[in-house]
Amino acid sequence: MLPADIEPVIRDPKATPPGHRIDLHHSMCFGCGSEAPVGLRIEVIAGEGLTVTAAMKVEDWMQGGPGVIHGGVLSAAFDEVMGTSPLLLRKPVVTGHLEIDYAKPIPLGSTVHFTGEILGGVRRKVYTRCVAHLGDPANPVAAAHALFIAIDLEKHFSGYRERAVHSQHQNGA
Ligand SMILES: CCCCCCCCCCCCCC(=O)SCCNC(=O)CCNC(=O)[C@H](O)C(C)(C)COP(=O)(O)OP(=O)(O)OC[C@H]1O[C@@H](n2cnc3c(N)ncnc32)[C@H](O)[C@@H]1OP(=O)(O)O
Repeated sequence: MLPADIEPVIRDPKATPPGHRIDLHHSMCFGCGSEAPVGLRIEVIAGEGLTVTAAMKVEDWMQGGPGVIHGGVLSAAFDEVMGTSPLLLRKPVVTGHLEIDYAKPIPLGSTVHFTGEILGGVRRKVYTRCVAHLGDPANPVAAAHALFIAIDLEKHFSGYRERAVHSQHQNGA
């Protein structure tokens, strides 16, 4: 999936420091919003360099097959974790392409640990990968690659903002 012309990218000096949560982009976001009525509430933590980490408890409402996570929920979690990583470059992005290898069933009640990394960029394109495990990094349960496209936030959402759902404590997007 990586293009031949991929170039290295550099972490922005003003990016969230390692060990700290990368700021919420929207409190009503399905992936990270702390006020979303239904959502994953994932906290993405900046790592060293171009890496991020996150953890997600697999709740009963995330069930797909009996006793295991729904594949779409896991996909949304990967999207959130990898989609937050370009903020280390101080670039807001949207998902262009996301692909996932589901290696093992993930039981309800487990905690999925994610480690994501920015691989490089070409113009507005940011290439990322992410691995998920249940506590043993040597035993991954899923892995993903995704391409994100940097956007101008104002322009990108200009035709949709009137539909936005707000909370009482909305912090903007
Ligand atoms: C969400 C809020 C933001 C705030 C942020 C922070 C954290 C958030 C965490 C959020 C996590 C959750 C995040 C979510 O869930 S985001 C929600 C899901 N994603 C979307 O809704 C995006 C919908 N798509 C679009 O709006 C447009 O298509 C975009 C903006 C992506 C590009 O349309 P635009 O007209 O602007 O640009 P362009 O068409 O010239 O393309 C530019 C370049 O990209 C290449 N390309 C494009 N698509 C693909 C593709 N599928 N595979 C391979 N390549 C692709 C294209 O060839 C070109 O390459 P090159 O010619 O340079 O070589």
